[in-house]
Amino acid sequence: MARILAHDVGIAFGKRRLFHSANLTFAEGDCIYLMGDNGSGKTTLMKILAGLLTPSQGTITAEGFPSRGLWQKSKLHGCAVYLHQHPYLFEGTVLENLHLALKLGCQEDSRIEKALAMAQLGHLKQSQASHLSGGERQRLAIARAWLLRPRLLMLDEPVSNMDKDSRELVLAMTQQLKADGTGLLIASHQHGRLTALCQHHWLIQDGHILTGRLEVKPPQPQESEYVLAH
Ligand SMILES: Nc1ncnc2c1ncn2[C@@H]1O[C@H](COP(=O)(O)OP(=O)(O)OP(=O)(O)O)[C@@H](O)[C@H]1O
Repeated sequence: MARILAHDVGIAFGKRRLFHSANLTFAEGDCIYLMGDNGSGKTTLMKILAGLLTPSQGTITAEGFPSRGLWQKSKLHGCAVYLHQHPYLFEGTVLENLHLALKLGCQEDSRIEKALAMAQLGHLKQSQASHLSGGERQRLAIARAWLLRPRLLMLDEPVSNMDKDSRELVLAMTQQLKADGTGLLIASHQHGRLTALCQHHWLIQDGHILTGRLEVKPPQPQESEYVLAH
């Protein structure tokens, strides 16, 4: 099973210690809701797990992934894929962005049509990706990630500033990723049906990362509420 193990990881920026955690495991099949106030360090933690940022202390190891090319600087790159809330898209059309994912590893062209349909971007496939709205960009980025069949995927605020229809689409795409066995770590300030997919939570609070099971009350008409069991 592919997984990322964080041991004794902590980070400080200058004299400011952001957080410290004993041990964390993020594995295929997991669905984890990452919580914490603004500035608590959710994005920073995801970047550390993706190998994009070096922690001030502790070690991160990846197990069960295909061996990395010698040219790759970090053994973590490409293991747990990090999707920024303002995703980076390549220059070119929507279709070209998806084709690039194919070149990076996915073998089946037919999946492109499925990805377009899933993200409901078929009518925009010849549009420049740079012209897409924020919600469409996020849907394209998730569709592109889905094409790559990541074992672990981290979604940073995937539904912030989205209308209801886009949120529904991202929910459906995330459900598909979960059904495919992709491990998911989802940071979101909006507690709703997306985060209700998660069985566990990581909560960054007062410089510590608390972990536990996430138990969801039956859906409420207006909002979802959570009871956290440590
Ligand atoms: N490279 C850096 N240098 C200095 N400070 C940084 C750096 N990166 C992040 N920080 C600080 O670390 C803190 C945590 O940032 P981070 O983006 O991880 O928080 P977050 O929990 O994702 O916040 P939000 O919920 O607002 O997105 C912030 O105060 C930020 O300014």
